[in-house]
Amino acid sequence: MKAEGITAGYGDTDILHDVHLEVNDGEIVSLIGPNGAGKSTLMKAVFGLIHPRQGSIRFRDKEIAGRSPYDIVKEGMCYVPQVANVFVQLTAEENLEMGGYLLDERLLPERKERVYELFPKLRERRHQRVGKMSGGERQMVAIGSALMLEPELLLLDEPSAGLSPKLVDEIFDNIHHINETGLAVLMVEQNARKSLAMATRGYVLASGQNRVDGTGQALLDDPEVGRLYLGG
Ligand SMILES: Nc1ncnc2c1ncn2[C@@H]1O[C@H](COP(=O)(O)OP(=O)(O)OP(=O)(O)O)[C@@H](O)[C@H]1O
Repeated sequence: MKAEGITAGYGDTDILHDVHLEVNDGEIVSLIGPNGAGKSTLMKAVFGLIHPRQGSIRFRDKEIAGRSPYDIVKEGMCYVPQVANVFVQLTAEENLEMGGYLLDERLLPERKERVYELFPKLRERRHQRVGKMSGGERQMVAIGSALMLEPELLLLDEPSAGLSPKLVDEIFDNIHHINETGLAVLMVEQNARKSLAMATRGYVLASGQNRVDGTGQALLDDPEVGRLYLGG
């Protein structure tokens, strides 16, 4: 996915100004920056939830800027929002089935099996209502539901939000493992150091503009990035 010259926002207000972002095959890319920088807005623009006023977003050799999320999902991109990303009244397994709503029903057992292989905890708790699950398990259900469609690129908006440090590590391990299966990941994270440590590359966004980008390690080693965006 390659986004260039993106200007986008809400109503008449532009939040993003001429922003660029690229996720190559198999990469984990971390998008960091202060609150209100426009990280979630950029992710929404990539997934078609808001339409850029200007700019291009190419995915698998097609222009997707301005297309609907429904179309973009069919191209092989899935998005896990930060909140309201599961059906709390349904069981874990029913959530996975909802995630696979675009699929031929015959494919569901095999796809669920793959998700359970990635998240053995979910197999154990597959008949449990998601509303009764912990934050970490809910996040697994949300990610697992997106994986049902076997996307090539997975967008995660703050997957570690609200989780205890131990669960943050667990979710990050899971993301790493999912990436090793060949899936590219773009994530927005408040846990900037941890996400950069795992990322192939990272982007710092502030006030709706690109500030710095580079390998995850280069950003971690950059004293100015450390001081301004990683809390010293
Ligand atoms: N639906 C919306 N309508 C109008 N303005 C919005 C909407 N969503 C976000 N904004 C505004 O857009 C700006 C960027 O918000 P965004 O959520 O993209 O930032 P962020 O970098 O993801 O921040 P955070 O880390 O706090 O989630 C903020 O000023 C926010 O108030």
